[in-house]
Amino acid sequence: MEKQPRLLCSELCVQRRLYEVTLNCAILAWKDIQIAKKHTGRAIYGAVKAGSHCVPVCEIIAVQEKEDDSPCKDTGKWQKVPQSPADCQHAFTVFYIERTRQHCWRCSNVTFHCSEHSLCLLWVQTIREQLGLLTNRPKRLLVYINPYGGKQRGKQIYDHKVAPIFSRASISTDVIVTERANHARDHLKTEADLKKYDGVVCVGGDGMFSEIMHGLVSRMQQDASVDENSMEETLVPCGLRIGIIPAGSTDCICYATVGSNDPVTSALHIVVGDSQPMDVCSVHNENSFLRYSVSLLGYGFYGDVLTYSERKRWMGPARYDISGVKTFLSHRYYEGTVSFLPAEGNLGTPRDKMQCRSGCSICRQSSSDKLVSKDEDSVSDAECRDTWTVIRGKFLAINAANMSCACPRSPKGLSPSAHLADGTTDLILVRKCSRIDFLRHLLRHTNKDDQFDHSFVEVYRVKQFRFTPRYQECDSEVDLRESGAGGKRFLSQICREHRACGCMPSQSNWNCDGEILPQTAIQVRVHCQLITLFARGIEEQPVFEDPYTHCAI
Ligand SMILES: Nc1ncnc2c1ncn2[C@@H]1O[C@H](COP(=O)(O)OP(=O)(O)OP(=O)(O)O)[C@@H](O)[C@H]1O
Ligand SMILES: CCCCCCCCCCCCC/C=C/[C@@H](O)[C@H](CO)NC(C)=O
Ligand SMILES: [Ca+2]
Repeated sequence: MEKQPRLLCSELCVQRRLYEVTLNCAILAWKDIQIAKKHTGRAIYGAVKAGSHCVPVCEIIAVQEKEDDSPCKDTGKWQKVPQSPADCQHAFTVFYIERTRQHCWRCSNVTFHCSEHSLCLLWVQTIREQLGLLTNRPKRLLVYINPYGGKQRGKQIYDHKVAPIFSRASISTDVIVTERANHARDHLKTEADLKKYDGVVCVGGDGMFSEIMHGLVSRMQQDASVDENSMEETLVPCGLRIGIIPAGSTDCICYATVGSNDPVTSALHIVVGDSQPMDVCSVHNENSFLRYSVSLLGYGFYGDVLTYSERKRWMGPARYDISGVKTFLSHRYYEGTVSFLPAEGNLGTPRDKMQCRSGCSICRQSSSDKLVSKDEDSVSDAECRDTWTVIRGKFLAINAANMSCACPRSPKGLSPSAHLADGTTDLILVRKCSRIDFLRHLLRHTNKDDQFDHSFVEVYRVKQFRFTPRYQECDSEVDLRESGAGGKRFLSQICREHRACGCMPSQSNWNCDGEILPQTAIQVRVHCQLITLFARGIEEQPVFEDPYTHCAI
């Protein structure tokens, strides 16, 4: 680590012990002077035991001068440099991020006492100046709360856990509690004065996030006169970042971008101004735009789970478990044709076990490739030259995972190696198989085994795909033949065939991030890094610590 010049260094008291406190533009560190003397010349391990602590400046939430409530003010002693903790009468508190259990952050604080008010002010002012240099931090946010998502605790979660953190970080907010479905989407699309804000926050689940994303993406296209109905259009990326405070039933988008579904952790990622770009899939039916998707587009099993579960919304998150069992028992398969454009280049494969983590090199590479391809020919020209792969069959499930889709029910997700921002989606085809085999596959969504290691499962990393259900293929064949001689004969032949085998082609619905799509024949295209979240991807756990400062290196 490069050594930064010191901005401040003082002897200050923390809980009646004397510390050497230093600040440079990257790190605030404090070291117990007595313990440090004892250990001179020896490597010190274990931050708390050794009395050394450090916080990166970018993880400081705020600094505040403390009112005159020093525990030692009754001593009556005054000296310029504190000789003992009893000399410290003035104080300031630094609020900072502390990592607790897996991927969870908490707001911790430390109060430094000093003997002189001017020294106290100097520290407060210098730390504030350093925080002021962090220009990625939002100052004004537009917050939408869905009071009915998940366990209907969105408002409570925001008021008790999130608002106090925003206020501590001096972030001002305009808060809208939604009154109906699509209230947030419509407000963003047509009314909201977006220039006033540095970001939009969504308090709710994946469905609520989807509303916010639709509002923002559509607004951007509208303002730039981009026709969303045309699949070939290059969409305009969203300038405003989106924060997710998880308060839904699955919260998969939050979980897969942060590593937990904890409202305080998400609020802290917003405060520090994290940025995580994300791919968005556009879903079309012929020349009509249907929806955008960022997590799962699922036909068959996940489509049916959602269709059943929508009738049981009153059950809250448990509706998915009941519907999951019911759908599993019904064991329906669906026929159709899937065509796709495979991803090329160094984008890895769905089975390479290269999980997308904070600062992911594959996503970074895609971002620079995107810039280059802008200068060369248009995406659609390049894609026209590529060859489509066509697969016709009977499927229990067709899942397109644009990200891992990790969530508390499936901690690794439906496609553990899918990337958040690589411009591709992982297309998983689960062919018709026995109930027991399908159960084996589903259970692998919940444990560590490879869910793709089955003869009836195929997985492809793709940039675009299409699906046509069998009954629509029949319809188009019927249309064709009907127009010529013998049309009637052909139609009655199809009807006779289906009566005989009892397998009248049935259809499922597409589950698009938790919303049911009205159409089953769809065309999907991945738009690389169209939106940005207040997140940083899932952090790797630190492996080594600096023995002096105990910061991860
Ligand atoms: N005030 C409201 N009244 C009714 N529905 C609303 C309201 N505000 C938002 N919604 C809708 O509620 C739906 C579900 O919300 P949300 O995603 O927050 O929770 P969930 O479905 O329980 O969680 P998940 O999507 O994670 O499974 C969303 O599709 C959203 O459009
Ligand atoms: C009979 C045993 C079934 C076990 C299957 C457990 C697997 C659960 C995996 C859930 C993956 C969820 C992917 C995310 C989808 C979201 O977009 C959506 C909206 O929140 N949620 C659902 C459940 O469709
Ligand atoms: Ca992706």
